[in-house]
Amino acid sequence: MTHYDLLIIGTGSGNSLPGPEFDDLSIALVEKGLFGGTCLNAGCIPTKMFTYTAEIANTPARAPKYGVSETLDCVDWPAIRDRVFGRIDPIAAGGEEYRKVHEDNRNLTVYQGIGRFTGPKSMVVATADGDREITADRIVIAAGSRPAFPAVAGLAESNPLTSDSVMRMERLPGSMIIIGSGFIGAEMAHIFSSLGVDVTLIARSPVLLRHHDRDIADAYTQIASGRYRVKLRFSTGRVERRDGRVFVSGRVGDAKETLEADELLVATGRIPNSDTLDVAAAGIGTHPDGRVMVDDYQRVLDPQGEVMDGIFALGDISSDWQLKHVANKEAKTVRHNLLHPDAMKATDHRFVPHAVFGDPQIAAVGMTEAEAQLKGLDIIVARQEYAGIAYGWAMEDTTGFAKIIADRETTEILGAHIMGPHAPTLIQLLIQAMSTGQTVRDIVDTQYWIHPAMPELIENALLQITG
Ligand SMILES: Cc1cc2nc3c(=O)[nH]c(=O)nc-3n(C[C@H](O)[C@H](O)[C@H](O)COP(=O)(O)OP(=O)(O)OC[C@H]3O[C@@H](n4cnc5c(N)ncnc54)[C@H](O)[C@@H]3O)c2cc1C
Ligand SMILES: NC(=O)c1ccc[n+]([C@@H]2O[C@H](COP(=O)([O-])OP(=O)(O)OC[C@H]3O[C@@H](n4cnc5c(N)ncnc54)[C@H](O)[C@@H]3O)[C@@H](O)[C@H]2O)c1
Repeated sequence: MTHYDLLIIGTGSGNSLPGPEFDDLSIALVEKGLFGGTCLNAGCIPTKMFTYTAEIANTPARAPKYGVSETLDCVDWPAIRDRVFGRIDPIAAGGEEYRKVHEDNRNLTVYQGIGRFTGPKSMVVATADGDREITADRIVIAAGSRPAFPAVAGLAESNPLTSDSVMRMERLPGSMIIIGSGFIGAEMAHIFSSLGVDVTLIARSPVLLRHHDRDIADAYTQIASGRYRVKLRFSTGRVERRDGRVFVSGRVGDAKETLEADELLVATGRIPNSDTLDVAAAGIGTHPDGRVMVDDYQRVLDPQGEVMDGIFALGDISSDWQLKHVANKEAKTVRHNLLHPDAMKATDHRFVPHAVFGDPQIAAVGMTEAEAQLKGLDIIVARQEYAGIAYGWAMEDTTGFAKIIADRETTEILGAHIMGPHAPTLIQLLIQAMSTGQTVRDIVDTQYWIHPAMPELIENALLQITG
């Protein structure tokens, strides 16, 4: 049994914690997989490298409307894949080597293997060289989440792809069924349909991206339905793999239907890794969905809601949001609170934005119109089309728009939803305004807006609110 001052489980956002401020502590860092966690190895970064490639592949088909004629001659999947992982894999390997051998990390020991709690401050790590028992005064749980499989007959046996495996496939399939129409479903459908795969996207709900503002979800569903096969209200009953093909049977209302493809991708959410970590053995409380219970200071709670001494959690394993910028923000809180136990700070979760890098792109922050209405707020809703600003004319955009929801009297920005080119960049201005308490009146007339740049989309929407 080896004792440490600090034990960190997970090298996603958890790996950002050790630094010079912790040089006087002995640290154990436990990781069962690739260094860098989901975002680097199987999440945000590779997917966005693929979505960018998808946009390049789409360019020739969209060129004629600008009077330009181009052809798409070849989609070289191994070259596409190897560009992505040829950049990412060395970063993961470099991060691992840095923690293991660099003198900056002489106070840190890396344990490679699956960690499992055996008590509140003790753990066994199953390494290639056998079990290692470790204890620590303080612990940070940053063990993330993994793809969830719905209870569908034959699904597991049919060996489906998940976001962990789909981007590293040996060859591009001719056709692919995707179950799940959230973030991953939308991004993967965009990527693979753009690369020439015959995609069928299955949604249980009447729209794709159903948690988005209804105007956005409706518009996205309509556009997506023109790009690949979209099956709405499809209830999956059974999956079977035969003769190298996968068959997905289900119902749309009373009608039975069987879909068929070369590959199946499951994108039906992610579950926290609290079970495999056996947090119950440490007396740690979990929510019904498996998330570790934490307070605003990222301190872990027991099942009664009492703060557990010296145990923190961050990111997907404990958060309401499975987003990298949230995991990073929570890691900053944990770092501060480890260093300043007498002056802890809380994580600011007031305005958590997100983006879907689909086709078109989507970004959102704050309330949807329906949420604002449910709260009984007196709101004003502005909607500005890309087609109504000069840069939108340049792009010939006919579908994009920004929707801003504000308090009618104070002009406080309550929510913003953008669908169209560069939506994740355009929304930052509104995230900043909301986070710093600036109202529509504060920002619309007090600055120049570069003409004819894309932020005019936001300016024009804001002007509708101030009248
Ligand atoms: C396909 C995809 C695309 C995404 N795109 C985006 C995006 O564009 N923007 C965005 O904000 N977010 C995105 N996300 C979400 C983002 O990747 C996660 O929210 C983020 O990576 C979570 O970080 P984390 O540190 O909490 O967990 P992780 O990065 O998952 O790190 C947890 C680590 O703990 C290790 N671990 C787990 N259990 C154990 C154990 N028992 N013992 C030892 N080690 C263990 C794991 O191997 C892992 O390395 C995406 C996710 C996916 C799957
Ligand atoms: N751009 C980004 O920020 C980004 C990209 C990818 C993933 N992520 C993160 O990763 C998380 C996981 O992504 P995800 O797309 O798997 O989850 P998700 O929660 O976004 O979507 C899952 C979808 O699957 C559906 N579903 C669940 N069970 C089903 C079933 N049996 N049959 C059919 N549909 C079913 C749900 O209704 C939902 O629409 C996201 O919540 C997000 O936080 C973020």
